[in-house]
Parts: sequence; C-alpha cells; structure tokens
Amino acid sequence: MCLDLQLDDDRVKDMALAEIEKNPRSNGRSLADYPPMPLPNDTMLCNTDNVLMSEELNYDREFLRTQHSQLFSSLTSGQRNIYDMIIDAVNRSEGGVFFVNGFGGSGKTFVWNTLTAELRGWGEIVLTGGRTTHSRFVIPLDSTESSTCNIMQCSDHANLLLHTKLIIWDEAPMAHRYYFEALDMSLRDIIGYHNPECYKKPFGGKVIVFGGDFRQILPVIPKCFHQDILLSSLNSSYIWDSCKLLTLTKNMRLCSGSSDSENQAIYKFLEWILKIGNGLIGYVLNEEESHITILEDILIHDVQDPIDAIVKSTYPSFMDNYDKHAYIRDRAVLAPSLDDVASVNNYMLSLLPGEESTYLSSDSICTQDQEYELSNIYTTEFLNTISGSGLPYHELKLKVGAPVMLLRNIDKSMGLCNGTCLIITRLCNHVVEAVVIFGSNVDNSLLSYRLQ
Ligand SMILES: Nc1ncnc2c1ncn2[C@@H]1O[C@H](COP(=O)(O)OP(=O)(O)OP(=O)(O)O)[C@@H](O)[C@H]1O
Repeated sequence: MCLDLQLDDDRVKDMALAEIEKNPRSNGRSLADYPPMPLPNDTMLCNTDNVLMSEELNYDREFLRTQHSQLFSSLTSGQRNIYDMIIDAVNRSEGGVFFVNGFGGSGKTFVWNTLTAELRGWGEIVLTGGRTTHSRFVIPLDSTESSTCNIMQCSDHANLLLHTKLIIWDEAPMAHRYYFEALDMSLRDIIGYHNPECYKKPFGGKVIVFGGDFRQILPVIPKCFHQDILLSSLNSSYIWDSCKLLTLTKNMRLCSGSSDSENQAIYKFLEWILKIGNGLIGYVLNEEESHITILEDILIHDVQDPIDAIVKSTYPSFMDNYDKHAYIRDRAVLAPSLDDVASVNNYMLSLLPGEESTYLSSDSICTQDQEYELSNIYTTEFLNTISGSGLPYHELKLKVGAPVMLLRNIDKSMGLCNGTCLIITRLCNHVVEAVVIFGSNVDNSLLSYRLQ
C-alpha cells in the first residue's frame, strides 16, 4: 500500500521536541531548564513509540480548526446545547455518560464531527466508531455478563484509552449491552490502576457519548424472543442509569433538497418512516412479521427482471453517468442478504464497459495453524465457497469505473475507513488504484492498494 504520512507543522514540532526532551531527561534535566525553549506536549512525550496513539494524533490540526469554526457556526440551538454540555464535561475531566437520541437526519453525525474537529484540532484523542466499535475496543464478539476487553494493563492500547479525552459510540442501540459493560469494566480497571478514585466512576471517569435511535435496529440475536432482544439492549444495562439523555428533534435532512417539491417529498417520506418507527403505521401479524403498506410513489411497478428494474430506477441513464462521482455518490441499492448484494453487484459490473479483472483471496491453510488437520477434511474448493458477514468473497471481480467501498480501516487519519467510497481507476496484477469519492477528512485522494 502506498500512503503519504501527513504531519502538520504542530505535530512535527511536537515530535521533534519530544525527541529532544528525551536527551536532557536521561540526565535528570528537562527542556524546561532552558527557557525560552518550548516544551513538548506531555502525551506525545510518553508515547512516541505507541503506534496506536500516533495514529490517533496524526491529524492536520490546522485543517481541523478551520473545519471546526465552519461546523460550529452552523450548529442549531439544539445541537449547540449538546455540544456545549459534552465539551464542558471534557474540560472538567470528571467524566460523563451521554446518550444523544435522534432519528435519522436529526444531525447527530454533524455534532460528532464538530466535537472531533474541536478536540483533535487541539491535539486531543477522540475515539469514534459505530458498528465496528467492539473491534476497536477488542471486545469479544461472544461477550457474556462478565466479559472484559482484551486489553493488557500498560499496553499501547491501554495507554491509548488512558489518554483519550472523548469516546463517541454511534448506533449504540444496535450493540449488545455486554459490549458496553465490558468497556465499562475495562476502563475502570485501566484508569483505576493509575487513579483508584476512577474504579468507582462509570467508564473509569472518561467522557463517553452514545448516539442512535431505538426505533432502528436493535441487537441481532438469532433464534430468540422479543424480550431477549429488549433485555440485551443498552437501556436494559446498569449503565443506562448513569446516562444523561439528550435529544435532537429537528430534521436536518428537510433542508437538503434542491427545490421545494423535493423538500416536500423528503418530508413526506421521513414522516412515514418515523410513523413506522413509532408503531403508528401497519400492524403486527405475529412475533416475526408485521404488515406495512408501502407508499405508492416509492414502489417500482414496471418489473420484468427485479434486479434490472431496481438498478434502472436507482441509476437512471447509468451508461451516460457512471463516470460522474456525484451520480455514484448519491445513490445506493440496499439489499437484505449477502446473496442479493452479490447479484446486484454482478449485474451492475456487467453493465460497465471494459475488461473485467478477477482477484482471488489467498487459499492455502497456514501450516502453523493448529487446525491444519482441517485441510484434509475440507477441500480448498469448499472453503472458497464460504461467505458470511465480515468475510470477503474468495473471488473479487472489478472493472475500471466500478464504485467500491472499504470494509476495513486502512488509514483513519486520511479518512480511509470502513465505509469510505472509491471509484477504481486502474487495475494491475497486484495493485488496485482508486480515487476517493466519499469519506470523512478526505478530498479526492488517490489510493493505491497492494493486494497480498
Ligand atoms: N447544523 C447543521 N447545518 C447544516 N447542515 C446540517 C446541520 N446538521 C445536520 N446537517 C446536515 O443534515 C444532514 C443529516 O445530518 P446527520 O447526518 O448529522 O444526521 P444523523 O442524525 O447523523 O443521521 P443518521 O442517523 O441517518 O446518520 C446531513 O447532510 C448534515 O450535513
């Protein structure tokens, strides 16, 4: 992978000062003894070798400070109240647990962006995440009531958490309460080790902000009853008692249309979605099924081949527009299963002109693996057919012009995160080149990725 390391002047200065400070410190002195020499940032000094921390500090602070003033000046009064409360909690360093409750489009992400731009702009660490937060905190996927994060005391990971000013956990209603409880117990341990007072505080006295909407997807627990799902969500946890509930009520998407009629259509759709979420539309048939009448104007009527009809409706005049970034960026087809996703992808790839390249995943079993014996039981051909959530397909077919989405965090400081959208610009044997069309903190970066 070829990536530029982008360090702004403040960060280069901090790193240089931290390196210089190591010298006098080894002799019991410090740069503070040589005024007017500037001093390095403390966090930097203790952790120059901590890659996890370097990654989280590696932001263009000047850019973030400019971004912050733009975002801050457009906050609505509701967003501003929430922003002020959270920044105040961070500044007081006494901890705080918040839940920002708001339906889709109420401006939660906007608040997260303003908060992170402010704190990262001043060289502070903010950990953010949504569906993948459990992997960021190394929380076991099969967590139980007594699980903790897989983080060793005094490790780089523990030091990262120790120096973190703010944790933002979006889409929290989707996660099992055991994940939050595991993080709570681990933070109490990690921070309480240095400051015993913090054992007693929720999340060891860190400021943590959850966000989401309980009308949306709750934790997915296979083969269980309604009450099991409710009992596994965040508001059934002991943590909920410490949560300060903050609510956003204004729909910010209503102003996003290009005309009054478009805004009206958005309003009608959002109102309908909200009513479904509030249980005001449709009726429950049984434990697993509900009946909802879909709005007439969002139904696709002319259907011979369902995939062709969905693609034509979502991507009108595809052949004339597929190379326009905004056209690709503003559209998506959602599908309920991985098989449906594969069918839509294959169909759309077949529409693109040009030659198709196929990339295969590595398909030999590691000889040091304890499960090596398995290779005698399962053939490689069989293993290559396995697909599942989080497991990439064995065969990846691409064409120049194909939109792709990253499913791994490659470089967070460059905004190359899970969810960043790109368009393929060149396909070589082992390198795929793509341009970013959508993602945070990135603007049309060109990324080359070396395939293993
Ligand atoms: N104060 C604001 N000024 C201008 N635009 C805003 C403001 N707040 C939000 N928006 C815009 O409104 C839209 C919806 O906001 P946002 O994505 O933050 O909502 P959300 O609650 O995170 O939605 P979801 O839960 O669906 O992700 C976005 O396009 C965002 O840029």
